[in-house]
Amino acid sequence: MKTIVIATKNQGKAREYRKMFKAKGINVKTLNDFDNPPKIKETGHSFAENAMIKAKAVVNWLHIPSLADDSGLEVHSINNEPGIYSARYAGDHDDAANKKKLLKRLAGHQDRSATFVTCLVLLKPNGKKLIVDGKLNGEILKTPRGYNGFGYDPLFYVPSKHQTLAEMTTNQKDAISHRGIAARKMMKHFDEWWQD
Ligand SMILES: O=c1nc[nH]c2c1ncn2[C@H]1C[C@H](O)[C@@H](COP(=O)(O)OP(=O)(O)OP(=O)(O)O)O1
Ligand SMILES: [Mg+2]
Repeated sequence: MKTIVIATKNQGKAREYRKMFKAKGINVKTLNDFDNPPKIKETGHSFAENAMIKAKAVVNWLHIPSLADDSGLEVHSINNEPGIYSARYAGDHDDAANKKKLLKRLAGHQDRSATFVTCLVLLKPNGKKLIVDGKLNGEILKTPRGYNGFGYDPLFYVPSKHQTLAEMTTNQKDAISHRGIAARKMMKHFDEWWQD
């Protein structure tokens, strides 16, 4: 059976990818399935650079095909903060603190429009790569709504659906999300990428 490693420790992302790859009959592992995974420093200056850093780290470590996802939230009125710093906006991977900081930062701003961005890098040990991205526009609410999803989902309102991402089911989120869009682009070219 084909196996791919997702270069992530994020359980929320892993859940979303596991479902997509299952449909393709591909076995998915994440860094949480291994002892002592490498500590990966996201030192890039863009989502694409960080995704490539994560993919390379895992391919060099395990020598099997890898998928890395670097993603984040760009809030327009505050110079696209937190952007590539989304996971460490208020400290290290503390979703509650990150959301609180964002709300504080946005207080008094009229324009609360934002874009979720995902960049995906697929990389094989022979260096063959596939890079795609996906975006979703929405608005940052003043109070959280919903309990599904992860990260900033309870604050991210999608006007056309009259719901936050955290009020949607996994399938509903996947159908419109930055990650779902990027993943569908990836899947279109996946078989060709997997060959040789
Ligand atoms: O659909 C999403 N719904 C809500 N929040 C999201 C989403 N997608 C990304 N985000 C937030 C979570 C984290 O604060 C940052 C990603 O940071 P990012 O470095 O790509 O992921 P991470 O550090 O959580 O896991 P890892 O690097 O091991 O893949 O953006
Ligand atoms: Mg990260």
